[in-house]
Amino acid sequence: MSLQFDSVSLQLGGTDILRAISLSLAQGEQAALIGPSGAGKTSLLLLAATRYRPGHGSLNLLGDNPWHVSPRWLAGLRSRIGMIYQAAPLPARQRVVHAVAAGRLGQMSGWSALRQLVWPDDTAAILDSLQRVALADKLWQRCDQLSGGQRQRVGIARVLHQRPALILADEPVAALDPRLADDTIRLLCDEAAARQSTLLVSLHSVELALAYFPRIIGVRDGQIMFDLPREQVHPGVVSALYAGERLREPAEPPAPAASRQDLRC
Ligand SMILES: Nc1ncnc2c1ncn2[C@@H]1O[C@H](COP(=O)(O)OP(=O)(O)OP(=O)(O)O)[C@@H](O)[C@H]1O
Repeated sequence: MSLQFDSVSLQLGGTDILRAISLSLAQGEQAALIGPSGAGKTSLLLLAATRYRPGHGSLNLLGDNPWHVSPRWLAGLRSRIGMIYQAAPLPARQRVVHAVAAGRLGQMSGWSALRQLVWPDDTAAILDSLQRVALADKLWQRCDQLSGGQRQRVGIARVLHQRPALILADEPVAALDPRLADDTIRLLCDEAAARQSTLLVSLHSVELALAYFPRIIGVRDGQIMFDLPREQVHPGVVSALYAGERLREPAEPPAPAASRQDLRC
């Protein structure tokens, strides 16, 4: 298994965020996480990225329990896991070339990594990753001069450059227009398939999830509500997942013109 959670729980600030999550993904498998805002999708991905440590249960990533290995081994494991964030954490003054180069720093020794940060020697590979997210012309641009969608695509290029065995993506297309969102999800799926990488992506768009992922995992209130092949995710299943998730009830539809006239009479 590439990723295995056994009854994993997470508490943050004294609150239960995830409860008894059991989930496994085989190497090369692709799955989408869907669910209402605040359900726990990001937290689940951050657990898989080893950014959080579970309170209970055990997890195995690429053959190791990250919390039972040495710090050095953990660093090696992290270099094989790529995380795409909703808002890419790019230092403002950093140039795009360095932000993408950072994808491979974990795979290098200390001195090489430091040198890459100043003068990356694999600009051709960096350019190739940027080309794939249509940002080749931004190679030397400063990150704080990019739009939100461009920053998100730099975060994706960084993970393409990293070539990890496990790709985790938290709403990777939140800042992109519909056509770019579609192209980007297809790119991630193709990249993962070509490298036999495992891909777990959280998406607000159920439509995109159903269009591209064979397996759909519904999360609500910190628990897995369903884990189904996409063919079994019927409208009723989706409605139950998002039930009650509205800022307010929709207004009564306006009365047809004829009856409004009736009222005036
Ligand atoms: N650091 C934290 N401390 C305390 N509570 C947190 C923390 N981070 C997240 N939460 C809470 O955990 C719950 C799950 O949040 P999470 O970001 O995982 O949800 P999500 O499904 O990704 O939501 P969205 O779709 O809005 O991004 C939320 O109720 C959130 O308020």
